[in-house]
Amino acid sequence: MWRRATSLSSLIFSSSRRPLRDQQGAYSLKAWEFFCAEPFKGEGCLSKEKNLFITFVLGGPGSGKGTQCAKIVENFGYTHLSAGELLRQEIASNSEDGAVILDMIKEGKIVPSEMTVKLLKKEMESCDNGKFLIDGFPRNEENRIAFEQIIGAEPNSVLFFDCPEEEMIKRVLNRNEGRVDDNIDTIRKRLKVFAASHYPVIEYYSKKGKLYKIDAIGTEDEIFERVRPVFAACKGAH
Ligand SMILES: Nc1ncnc2c1ncn2[C@@H]1O[C@H](COP(=O)(O)OP(=O)(O)O)[C@@H](O)[C@H]1O
Ligand SMILES: O=c1ccn([C@@H]2O[C@H](COP(=O)(O)OP(=O)(O)O)[C@@H](O)[C@H]2O)c(=O)[nH]1
Ligand SMILES: [Mg+2]
Repeated sequence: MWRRATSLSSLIFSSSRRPLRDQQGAYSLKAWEFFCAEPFKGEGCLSKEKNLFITFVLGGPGSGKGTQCAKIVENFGYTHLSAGELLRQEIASNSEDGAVILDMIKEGKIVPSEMTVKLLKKEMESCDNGKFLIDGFPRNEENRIAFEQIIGAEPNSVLFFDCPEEEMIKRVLNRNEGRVDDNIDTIRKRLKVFAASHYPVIEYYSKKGKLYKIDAIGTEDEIFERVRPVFAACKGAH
């Protein structure tokens, strides 16, 4: 089942943007309960030590994940962990892993899961906030399973920014952040990897009723208005 943020929005808000408690109270409550569900707590895992509330933010290269994460942080007090940014920091640290990671990123490949999850875990452990936006991860089923096993938690919700390839290419080529992978050859490789690996992940969370598919075409603000209801449903509960 795909949850479209636009339909969630019409479920919870009237056109005047007020909660529809009277007419659609049951639906609103259902959505609220879903977002505010008890965090997963497995034996000996990070989520046992603190209450975790995790959102995975997925989408192809240039679909706007990082841009929208910044807006979610500003409005809803999450801690943003970009898996790609953590990997780039590891490269900059000149560690052994960093050298492996650089080779993979240049080729647009997915870095071995244990390296990425190790970096995510370190950040999550050292952060007082338990509300995390995990951006650009998991990129494949292996990533997803490694996260669940090592962190011992599942996301409460998953955003998927749905963007046509030609728009992603245009945005990445204009990004201008000096990244080694923002060139047309690597972008084509990244898009191939994305097409071959993302679907099972989003399908998995879709079946669990955790997936929110967001149309990623429009201005940054227009897109954020599609994202907002996903988080507004649970504001104040964490
Ligand atoms: N809605 C949008 N319309 C046009 N450009 C956008 C939009 N959202 C983000 N961008 C730009 O596109 C590029 C890629 O966005 P980014 O957030 O880095 O995507 P991702 O993290 O998914 O790769 C950036 O230069 C960003 O400023
Ligand atoms: O969990 C991750 C996240 C990123 N990457 C690598 O890092 C690159 C850049 O990822 P990022 O999310 O920063 O790119 P974006 O999608 O934002 O353009 C990817 O192409 C991959 O090579 C990875 O292997 N695993
Ligand atoms: Mg990004």
